[in-house]
Amino acid sequence: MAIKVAILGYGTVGEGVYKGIQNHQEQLIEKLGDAVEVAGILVRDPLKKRDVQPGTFITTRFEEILAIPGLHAVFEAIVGKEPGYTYLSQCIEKGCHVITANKVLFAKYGNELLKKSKQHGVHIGYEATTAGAVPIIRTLQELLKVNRVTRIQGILNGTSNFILTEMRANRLSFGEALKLAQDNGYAEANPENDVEGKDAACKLKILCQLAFGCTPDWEEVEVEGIAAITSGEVQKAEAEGFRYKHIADIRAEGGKLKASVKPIAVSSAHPLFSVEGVDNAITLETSLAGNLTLQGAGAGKFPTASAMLEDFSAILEKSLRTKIHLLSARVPV
Ligand SMILES: NC(=O)C1=CN([C@@H]2O[C@H](COP(=O)(O)OP(=O)(O)OC[C@H]3O[C@@H](n4cnc5c(N)ncnc54)[C@H](OP(=O)(O)O)[C@@H]3O)[C@@H](O)[C@H]2O)C=CC1
Ligand SMILES: N[C@@H](CC=O)C(=O)O
Repeated sequence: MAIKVAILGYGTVGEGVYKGIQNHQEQLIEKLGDAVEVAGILVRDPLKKRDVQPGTFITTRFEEILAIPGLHAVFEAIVGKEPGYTYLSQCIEKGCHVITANKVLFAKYGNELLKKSKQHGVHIGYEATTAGAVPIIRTLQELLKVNRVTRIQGILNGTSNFILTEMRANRLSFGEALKLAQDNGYAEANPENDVEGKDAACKLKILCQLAFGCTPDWEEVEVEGIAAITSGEVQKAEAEGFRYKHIADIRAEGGKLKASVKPIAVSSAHPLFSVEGVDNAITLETSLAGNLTLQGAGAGKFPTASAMLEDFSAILEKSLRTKIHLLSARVPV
């Protein structure tokens, strides 16, 4: 029997998930033992043309998604805290695994959703909320359990890095570079979040919670975007051997967490100097492993879908293992 999933939102990310599922059935069957069927897609505008297979169920009514019999998992790729939080809460209560790309929602309600998922015996995947395809969440969750993380420094917004790169390398104006980022599907529906640093701040909050288990007073954290940087400043920095990078930074210092999100002109000695275009990169300072840097596409249709589908596969494998374990525990010896 096919594994039934639904997708909330069919924009850049939702479409990437749909197409990723269609193009990777062979790999999914091999990993999960069954085909994956997209049993429903939730959208806002019923009149928009969607590139989907004929007969695909598309609705604007969330209740119809929730009513799909035998729904295993829901991919959430809509925008903002609500109605996403309400939708994901209801999916979890119904016993569905959820996989989200929505960092605004997760930065605010991640803890509540994780608690609720434990109560209902389901899993939440949120790799796609932070740094696109870069597997930073599961690296922290699964591969750095003993190490103490003492600092996280990263480029966490693909749009900002893309704009700064285009302004420097191709001499585009800020407006031209932003337009290109929007055309490529990197920017948020409201790009203010990208260029004012708010998007990177949400991602830093998610990483901070995971790595440190607590947070600084976010009201006091300096959050600045790239919107005020001029072409002249970018060229001057270049001539002096520097590049502007939008850097989110959090470190444990004297028993406190200190954070900032802002553009910095870095020299070629800085680990993030060569991270260009839409790439994100994160350097972790750890107690045993030393410094680790992960880098890759930080935004875009398929890089984001990649993070969501890898979460999905890991969650289904995990829940399959739990079922087998429970079944074998019942076998009399
Ligand atoms: N773009 C990217 O590279 C990345 C995006 N993200 C996150 O993923 C999410 C989606 O981003 P993206 O695909 O770029 O956004 P888009 O604006 O391209 O798509 C949003 C989709 O959500 C649907 N939608 C919005 N609000 C509602 C609602 N209330 N009810 C039902 N459907 C709704 C829209 O419907 P309709 O089509 O009818 O308008 C649209 O299909 C966001 O939270 C974003 O922050 C995360 C990582 C990377
Ligand atoms: N708008 C975001 C998309 C991914 O999170 C970005 O540019 O990084």
